[in-house]
Amino acid sequence: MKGLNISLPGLAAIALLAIIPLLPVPPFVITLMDNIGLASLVAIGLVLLTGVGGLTSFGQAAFCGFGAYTTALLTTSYGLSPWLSLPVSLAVGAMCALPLGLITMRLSGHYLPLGTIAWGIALYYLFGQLDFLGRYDGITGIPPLEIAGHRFLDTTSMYYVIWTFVLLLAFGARNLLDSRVGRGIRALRGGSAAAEAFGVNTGRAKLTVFVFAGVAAALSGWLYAHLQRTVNPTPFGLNMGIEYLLMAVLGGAGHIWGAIFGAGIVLLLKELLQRYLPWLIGASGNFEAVFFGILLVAMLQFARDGLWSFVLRILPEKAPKPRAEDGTAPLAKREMPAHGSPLVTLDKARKQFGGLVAVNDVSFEIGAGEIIGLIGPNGAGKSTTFDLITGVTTLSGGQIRLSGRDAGVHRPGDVARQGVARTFQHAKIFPDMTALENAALGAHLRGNAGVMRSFLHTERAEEAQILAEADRQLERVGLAEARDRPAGDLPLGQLRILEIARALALDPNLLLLDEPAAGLRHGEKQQLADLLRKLRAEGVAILLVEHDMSFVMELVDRLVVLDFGTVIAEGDPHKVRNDPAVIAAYLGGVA
Ligand SMILES: Nc1ncnc2c1ncn2[C@@H]1O[C@H](COP(=O)(O)OP(=O)(O)OP(=O)(O)O)[C@@H](O)[C@H]1O
Repeated sequence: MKGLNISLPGLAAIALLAIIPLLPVPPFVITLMDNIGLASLVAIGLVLLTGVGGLTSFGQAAFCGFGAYTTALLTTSYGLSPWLSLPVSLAVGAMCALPLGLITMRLSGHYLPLGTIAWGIALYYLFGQLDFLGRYDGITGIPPLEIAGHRFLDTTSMYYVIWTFVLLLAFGARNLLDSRVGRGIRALRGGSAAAEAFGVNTGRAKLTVFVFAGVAAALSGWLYAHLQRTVNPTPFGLNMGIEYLLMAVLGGAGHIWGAIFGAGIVLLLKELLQRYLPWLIGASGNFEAVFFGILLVAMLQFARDGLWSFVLRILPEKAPKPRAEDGTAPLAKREMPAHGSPLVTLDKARKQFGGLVAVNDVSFEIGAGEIIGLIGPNGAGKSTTFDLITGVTTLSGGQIRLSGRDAGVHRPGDVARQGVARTFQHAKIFPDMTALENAALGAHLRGNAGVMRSFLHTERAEEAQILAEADRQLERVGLAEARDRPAGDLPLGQLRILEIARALALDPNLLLLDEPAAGLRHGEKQQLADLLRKLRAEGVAILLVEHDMSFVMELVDRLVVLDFGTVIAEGDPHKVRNDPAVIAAYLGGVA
C-alpha cells in the first residue's frame, strides 16, 4: 500500500479489524469494540491537542455532548436525516471549540487544564438543565443511520461505520502531522520562539488543534447518538473527560495509533475491573476510578511516553521520507536586494528591562551582502539586539527599519516574511522531529497549504517541494547523512549547523547567527566560514554574534562592539580590534 503509505503491520491490523465481527466472538466483544472506536476518535483528537500540541484538556467529553445533542435534536425534532446532521454536528463542535479554545489558550501552566475542567463541568450541568435537551432525562427516539434502505440497527453494522470513521480520522490526523501545518503544531511543545521565527502563527496552530480535537469528539458524539439512539448528560461529564485523557496518556500521547491502543486498553481494563473488582474486594462501587487514578499517576511517573512507545520497539522502523523525485520544481526564490542596499537599520534602538538598559540607543545598518560582527562581553546586549530586530522583544525607544520602512511594532513572523532568518544562542531545535523536518520548518512561509489540504494530503506537490528544499539545505551545510535521525540524537555542534540549514530554508536575505561556531571543531568551523562566505557572495547579509575572534576576524566586513548596551566602536574590523576602548572592554579578555 505504497500510495497510502501503510506498513505491513498496519495492513494486518486493518484486516483483523475487518474480520472481527465475522469471527465467533460473543456479542459483548463487538459492543466493546464499538465503544473503543468511539473513544478512539476522542483520544486521537487528544493526541494532537495534548500529546503533540502540549495543551492538556480534561473537558473533551463535553464536545462529544455537542455532537450527540445536535444530531439528537435535529433528527428527532426537525426530522433531519442523520447524514445531513453530521456536518451540522461537526460544525457545532468546531464553533464551540473556537471560543472555548480562544479563552482557554490564554491560560498557561496549571491554569490551562484547570480551565478545561471548569468548562467540562459547566457544560455537563448545562446539558442537564436545558428543557429543549430534555434535562437529565435527555432525548430518546433518535433514528438509526441508514444507507440505501439498510438501517444500522445492531452493534455489528455500527461497528463497521464507527471503525471506518476511526481509520479515516487516524489517517487524516497522520497526514496533518506530517505536513507543513503539522510541523507548526509539533513545534508548539518546544516553546514558540523558534516556530514563530519562521512564520508559524503559534496562536493559530493552538486554535487549530483545539478545533480539530473538538470536531473529533463531536464526531464521536454523533456516532454515539446513532448507536445508542438516546442521549443524556451522563457520558459527557468530567469523569469521561478524565478517562479520555487517560487513554491518550496511556497509549502514548504523541502517537496517533497509540490513541487507539490506549482507548482499547482503558476500556478493556474498565470492563474487567467492573466485573472482577467488586468480587475481589467484596463490595460494590466505582473502584475502577481509583485504579485508573493510580494508573495515571504511575504512567506519568514511569512511562511518560505511554505504552505505544513499547509497541514501537517491536514494530519495524518507520520508513524514512522518500527523497524528492528528479524534476521536482524548486520552491520560488525571493529576489535578492541590490548589494549594499539597507536591509535593517537600527536608529537609536533602545531596550530597558525595568531600570536596566540592555540596549542603549544603538544605531547601525546592515546592508545586503555584507557580514557584520556584533561582539562584546557577556551581558553587553547582543542577544537583546537580535530579539529587537526579530520582533521577539519590543523597543523601549528608537526605531528599527526593515528594508528602509519603519517596522513599528513588528512580530517575528513579519520579520521572517521580509527574509530575515535567525539561529538562537541556545539551539532551539525540535528533538522529536528528524533533521529533515526541522529544516523543513524553515520553509514554512514558502508554502501555503492549510489544514484541510494537509488532512486530505492533497498538498503532496507543495510538500515534496518543501522537503526537497530541506534536503538541499541539509546537504549544503553537510548534514545530509543525519537527515532521518531525530534531532534530539544529534550532538550540539550539529544542532547549531541544523539551525543554519533551517534558517537557509527560509531563503533569507539576512541571516542573524547567534554564536554559530560554539561547540564546533576546527574543521567544522572552517566549513562554516566557507559556507558563510559563499552566502555573502550570493548576496545574503549576515549579522554574526560570536566570541571566537579568529573566526570573526577572517569573515566580517565590519564590526560593531557593544558594552553595557552601548556601541563603543564600529567599522573596519582591524581598526576596531586595535581600539584601546574595545581591548579594555572586551578583547583584552578573549583575544
Ligand atoms: N528578559 C529580560 N529581563 C531582564 N533582563 C534581561 C532580559 N534579557 C536580558 N536581560 C539583561 O540584559 C542584559 C543584556 O543581555 P543579553 O543577553 O542581550 O547580552 P549578551 O550580550 O547577548 O550576553 P551573552 O554573550 O552572555 O549572551 C543582561 O544584563 C541581561 O541580564
